[in-house]
Amino acid sequence: MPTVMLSRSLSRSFNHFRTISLMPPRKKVRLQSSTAASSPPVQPVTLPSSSNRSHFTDDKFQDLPISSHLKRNIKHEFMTEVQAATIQPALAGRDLLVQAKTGTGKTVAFLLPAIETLFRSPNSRNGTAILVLSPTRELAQQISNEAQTLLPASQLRIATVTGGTNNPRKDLERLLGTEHDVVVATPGRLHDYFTGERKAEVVAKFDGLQTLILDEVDRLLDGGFAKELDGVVKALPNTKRQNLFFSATVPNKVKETARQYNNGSDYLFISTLKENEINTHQHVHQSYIITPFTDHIPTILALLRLDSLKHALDHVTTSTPTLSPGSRGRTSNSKVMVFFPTARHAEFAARVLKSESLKQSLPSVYEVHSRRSQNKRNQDTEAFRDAPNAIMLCSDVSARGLDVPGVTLVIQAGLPSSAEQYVHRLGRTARAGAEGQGVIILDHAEQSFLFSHAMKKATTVTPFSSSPSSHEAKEFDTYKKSYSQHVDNILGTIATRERDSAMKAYAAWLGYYKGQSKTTKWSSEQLVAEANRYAKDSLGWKEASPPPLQAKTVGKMGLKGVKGLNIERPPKL
Ligand SMILES: Nc1ncnc2c1ncn2[C@@H]1O[C@H](COP(=O)(O)OP(=O)(O)OP(=O)(O)O)[C@@H](O)[C@H]1O
Repeated sequence: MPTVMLSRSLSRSFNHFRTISLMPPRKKVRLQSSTAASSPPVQPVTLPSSSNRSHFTDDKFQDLPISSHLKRNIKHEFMTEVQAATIQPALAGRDLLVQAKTGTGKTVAFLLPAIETLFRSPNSRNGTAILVLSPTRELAQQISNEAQTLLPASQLRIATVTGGTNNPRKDLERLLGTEHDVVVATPGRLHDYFTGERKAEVVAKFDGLQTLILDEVDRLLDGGFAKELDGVVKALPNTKRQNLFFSATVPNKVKETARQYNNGSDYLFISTLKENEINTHQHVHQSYIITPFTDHIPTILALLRLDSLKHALDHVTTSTPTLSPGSRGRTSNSKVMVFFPTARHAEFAARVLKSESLKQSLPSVYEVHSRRSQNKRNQDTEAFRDAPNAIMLCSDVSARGLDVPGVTLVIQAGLPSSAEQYVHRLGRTARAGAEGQGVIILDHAEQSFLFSHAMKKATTVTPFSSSPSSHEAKEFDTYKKSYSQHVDNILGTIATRERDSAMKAYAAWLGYYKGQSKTTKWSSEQLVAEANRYAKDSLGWKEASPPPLQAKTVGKMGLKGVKGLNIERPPKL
């Protein structure tokens, strides 16, 4: 049963929160019929027959007390649990902190009541009424698009304010020169505007703010964004506003900090997770593969191959991997996202998978991470969204919120930054009740992550070897073996021709894993030893000394004096 918790005071422990019960949403789901109260012009979306309906209710959008303009544009008939549990309290003006699993329709759950509130407000209202903050540019754009499907631009003027554009000054002029009902922004760019030359005008734009939405609230409140978010929220005009905070993961510390962002007052905490329910979808098969670094890329390739066969359109099965030119896998509906610890690693993996000898045997490979320009990130995200059969290699910029229907498999290679991040990455598959699969690949030295308390609470991940049929397991081993030699050759070429990229991936690995010491429990010496093994086995580094690092970089990582590093000596003048 969903729980609703009323926050009392920061000084009291969360055990002391009063829990009041909500009417549990009815779980039985009916697929869209044509018997809606009024006939909306938008065709209801029909769920695939194989979809899992456990998070849908019998409650209909058409029965909500909202304006007909909005009803007309809602493309779904039945509400999901989170929509049924939150839209009414939000319409009643409550401040909410909401937790619901990935892909269950939180975007509509916060946009719909906020837009309805805007509709109900007097015409004399001034400026922007709704501010949505999201941690990534792609997600901000996606939220804007979703808002625009609820109302056309002639009725709802939306500005998307994010970094990565060519001319921020011009963007600012455009923002200030036009009236907007909704601003969807990433905290960094908005913070720049809030502290820049024209800050008074920017802040004044929010004089009529009615609703503040923090999507992926736990991510926005954590270290990386906290300062900018704080700057923005504190600078907002002191209007009587409603706060709607949403995420699939809401750790206790977020419940505490959320109150500060709620003007210090109480909010309703609504979670659609039942007591002790894990935070990933039951119908997503999750497994792990513990294998040495040297096998990570061949393992990814073998999994891609298996998924391609599993979703083959023409049911052609072959027992040998196609590495021959001309056999690009266009005959499958396999769509795979592969997450790496850092942008450098996603970039490095792209060099391998896009190498001449491999790319012919794979479907289109896209790359989305912070090492690419925003334009390229957008292009690749859109191309992946539209492709029936494709692979996306990414860093965590794509981990949260990204809604690409039809992702059949999520692979996580290396240590995720937290159990929460594991849940969000996995959540790119099996959205809106669809089927999906997740596999995490770790080296032996990384496996403690799987058995952490947070992971046990969030997931049910089992060994990969226990899941596929014996036939599949045999195929998997065959594929892995035949890719191994091939990958080794490719790595050898990269290490000699593109030494720099291996060096940078090595430095990024050290920096990232240094930050994961709470999970790995490695000493600095062990960290360096693992990094050197990683360089040799996964990056194809063949030189006797490990990849060189500048003394400055080593100092910044806090690894000065640690044995096993190869410190570059500055040239003597
Ligand atoms: N009532 C509904 N019926 C069917 N599909 C829906 C419904 N509401 C939303 N969807 C669809 O479900 C998908 C996931 O929605 P959305 O992106 O809002 O999920 P989310 O809960 O925000 O996920 P995440 O936690 O990953 O950000 C979208 O494609 C959306 O159009």
